Amino acid sequence: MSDVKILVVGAGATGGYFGGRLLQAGRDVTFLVRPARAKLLRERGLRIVGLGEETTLDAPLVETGSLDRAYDLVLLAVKATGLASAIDDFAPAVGPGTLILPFLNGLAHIDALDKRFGADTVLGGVAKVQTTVDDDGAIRRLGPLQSLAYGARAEAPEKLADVHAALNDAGFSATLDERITESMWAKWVFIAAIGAVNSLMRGTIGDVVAVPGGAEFAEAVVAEAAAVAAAAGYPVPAADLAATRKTVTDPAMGGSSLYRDLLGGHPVEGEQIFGDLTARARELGVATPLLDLVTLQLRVHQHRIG
Ligand SMILES: NC(=O)C1=CN([C@@H]2O[C@H](COP(=O)(O)OP(=O)(O)OC[C@H]3O[C@@H](n4cnc5c(N)ncnc54)[C@H](OP(=O)(O)O)[C@@H]3O)[C@@H](O)[C@H]2O)C=CC1
Ligand SMILES: CC(C)(CO)C(=O)C(=O)O
Repeated sequence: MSDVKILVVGAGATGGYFGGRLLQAGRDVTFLVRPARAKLLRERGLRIVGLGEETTLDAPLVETGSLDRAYDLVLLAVKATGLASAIDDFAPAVGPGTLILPFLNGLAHIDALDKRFGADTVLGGVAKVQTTVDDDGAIRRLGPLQSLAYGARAEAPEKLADVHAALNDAGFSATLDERITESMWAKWVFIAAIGAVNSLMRGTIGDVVAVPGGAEFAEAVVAEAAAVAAAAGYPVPAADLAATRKTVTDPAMGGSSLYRDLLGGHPVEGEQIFGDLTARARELGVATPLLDLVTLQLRVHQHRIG
């Protein structure tokens, strides 16, 4: 059994789900949580529900401000909008041997983490899971996806094998990925495409492809995002691109977490998923009219909610 001490920062949709699965698999997991979430988790447990499941876990917690030791692995699963304060909150958990594995969408968080903790400390990560925190505070599964990929962005640290041993075989797909930066770009293209189709059309993928021109529109969005990745030196591998095109034209596909936030009137990760992508497109001389439009749309949303 792995003796890697894992701190999961954020017991929300992704952190609560993967951290919960790791806990169920007997791994040494503690969640760093803020007071309101801590209270709920103490009273009701960490609940994973949906797709026929009703699991309640007794999750070890540490509240922000009370960290008094370093951990071997920090799994970072907060929204980009909360990244800066989360960095301050989990910093006491980072010692000389700690590795940080972030699962945020986009790539902007990597610069912030490198700057604070050093690039050697920060792994690359990709999470695919369809979960949300429901009105009752439970982690609700909305679809079958459940995978993590992670790896070194440059030279592999010695402890990477321990990280894999700690995350592997815990009830979800876990992949040690030697081309993690490329995979993060591929995920970025995927999440930008699905989020743009949802947000611009105000509908699920199913709604969009149900009307004439909908699938062509979705394909055009994928092509724009993929062109940026290619120009940046990270062309999306053909198989991944085909999978993305299939998903964004799949009548059964719903919406991304960004779209759920948009519909709920919550802050969205617009700058990290679209603003950053379109800024890089400008620098690289790639035209992205559809992605520019969604960037603007989400800025207006953000302005409106303050
Ligand atoms: N949801 C999904 O299906 C997927 C999301 N992602 C990406 O994963 C990232 C995380 O998203 P998601 O899990 O959905 O977000 P959620 O909002 O569901 O969860 C984030 C959690 O982080 C907590 N948090 C925020 N700041 C801190 C802090 N300083 N200390 C401790 N806890 C903190 C929040 O707790 P509090 O209650 O205190 O606010 C919240 O519970 C995003 O970048 C998202 O794009 C990737 C794949 C799928
Ligand atoms: C890919 C997807 C749609 C599920 O992992 C996602 O990342 C999100 O909803 O943010």
